[in-house]
Parts: sequence; C-alpha cells; structure tokens
Amino acid sequence: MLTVQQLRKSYGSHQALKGIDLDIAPGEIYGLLGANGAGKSTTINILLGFTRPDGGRATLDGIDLLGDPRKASTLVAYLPEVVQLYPLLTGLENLAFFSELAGFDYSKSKYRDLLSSCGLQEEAHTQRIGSYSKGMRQKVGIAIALAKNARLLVMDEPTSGLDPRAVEDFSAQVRAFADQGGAVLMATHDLFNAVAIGSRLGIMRRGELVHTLDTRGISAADLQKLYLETI
Ligand SMILES: Nc1ncnc2c1ncn2[C@@H]1O[C@H](COP(=O)(O)OP(=O)(O)OP(=O)(O)O)[C@@H](O)[C@H]1O
Repeated sequence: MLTVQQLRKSYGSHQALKGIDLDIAPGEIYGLLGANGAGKSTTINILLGFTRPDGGRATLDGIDLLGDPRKASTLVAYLPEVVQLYPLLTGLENLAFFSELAGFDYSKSKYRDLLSSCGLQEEAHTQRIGSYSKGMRQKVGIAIALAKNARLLVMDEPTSGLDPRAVEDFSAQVRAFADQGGAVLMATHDLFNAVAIGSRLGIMRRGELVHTLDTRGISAADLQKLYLETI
C-alpha cells in the first residue's frame, strides 16, 4: 500500500535522511520511533508534501505521492500533535467545514455518526472547540480523517499530553481505521502505546531506519531495552 524507497534529505551539510525504505500494508499500524532529531518528522513531512526530498520515491496504492501532491492530499489524512481546529466553531461545524474543503458533503446525521463513532459524547458535538480537552480535539481530528475516506493516516506524536483513558479511546479509533483497510504511520516517543497499538515498529537513528520489528510477542520492556541499545 505505502511504499517508500531510498528517501533522502539534507539540510545544508547535515544529512537528515540517508535513504529510508518503508512498506506499510493495508490494515497495518506502523510506529516510527527514534530519539529527537532521528528524522521521523522529516520523513512524515516529505510524505505529506510539506518538505521536498533530495531523492527517493513514495507511492500509495501505486500513486506517486511525491510527484502528484494534489492527488496525494486526497488519499492521506494527517493528525499532528495538536490538531488545529477553529475554536469558535463547534465540533460538528469543524467536521463539516473540513469535510467540505476535502470535497465531501455529508448530512448532519452522518457528521454526528462520525463524531460519535470516534467516541465524542453527543452533548459535545454542538459545543465550541475552544472548550474541548486535547483528547476531544484528537477525536474530531480522527473523525475528519474518516470523513475524508483517506487510505493512509499519518500521525506525529498523536498521544502526547493525553491521559491514559484518552490514549485508550484514541487507540481504539486508530485501530478501527486500520481494521477498515487503512494504513497508519505514527511517529511517537510513547513506546508503551507503540507496542500496544502498533503492528510493526521501526527505530530510526541519525537519518537511518536501523531496526524494524513485529510487535507480536514483544513487551514494552523488551522494546525499551532494544530501543535504548539501538539509539
Ligand atoms: N527545516 C530544517 N532546517 C534545518 N534542519 C532541520 C530542519 N528540519 C529538521 N532538521 C534537522 O533534521 C534532523 C531530523 O529532524 P526531525 O525533526 O526529522 O527529527 P525527529 O526524529 O522528528 O525529532 P523529534 O523527535 O525531536 O521530533 C535534525 O537534526 C534536525 O535538526
């Protein structure tokens, strides 16, 4: 589904990415790990079309993500660490606004269903985003991704600052997205959550992907040990 080949990027003389190869299949949640500055955000920013790479390829269902950014934006949903929404609009209005921007026009009841399926309690649908907690904003962010029918969900530190209950709710929605055949790429420092939710993990070090592993049969303690030995 997502195939990344030999992605390279330098900032001046600093090589931020030294040839990254990555494959994510439908239904897979791939956790990208690594110390600060390892290159996780650079990888993500290139896939989202925010940064131009110096070399390499990335395709999603055979579509050239780097060469056709307009098409790519219809296939890829992005959930940043802090979801940017309009604070004076309600959750429902934000969802409708961003969906219409993406070319979708659903009924009000469909928007409500999407918010509810993402775990946002009904009374919050018509409250302004300005009064939401971070976890509630993340739920609207996931609803926007679902409404867009994206094939790939890209997330950068999506659980930072969320309490354990909010992480659990959030993880269930991400799993549901993957269970519907979507692929997920998540950069994170949260090793515990990466093991709990991820199907596969990659550990980056100084611009290289130095370890990939399956999460089956691995504990958070095993991962922490491997991570600390690797970075
Ligand atoms: N716009 C930029 N200009 C110059 N250097 C940059 C730029 N963006 C990233 N870098 C450098 O590229 C390297 C990789 O940074 P990147 O942000 O991708 O790391 P990261 O793994 O996401 O780190 P973190 O966990 O702190 O978010 C770092 O050395 C960083 O300083």
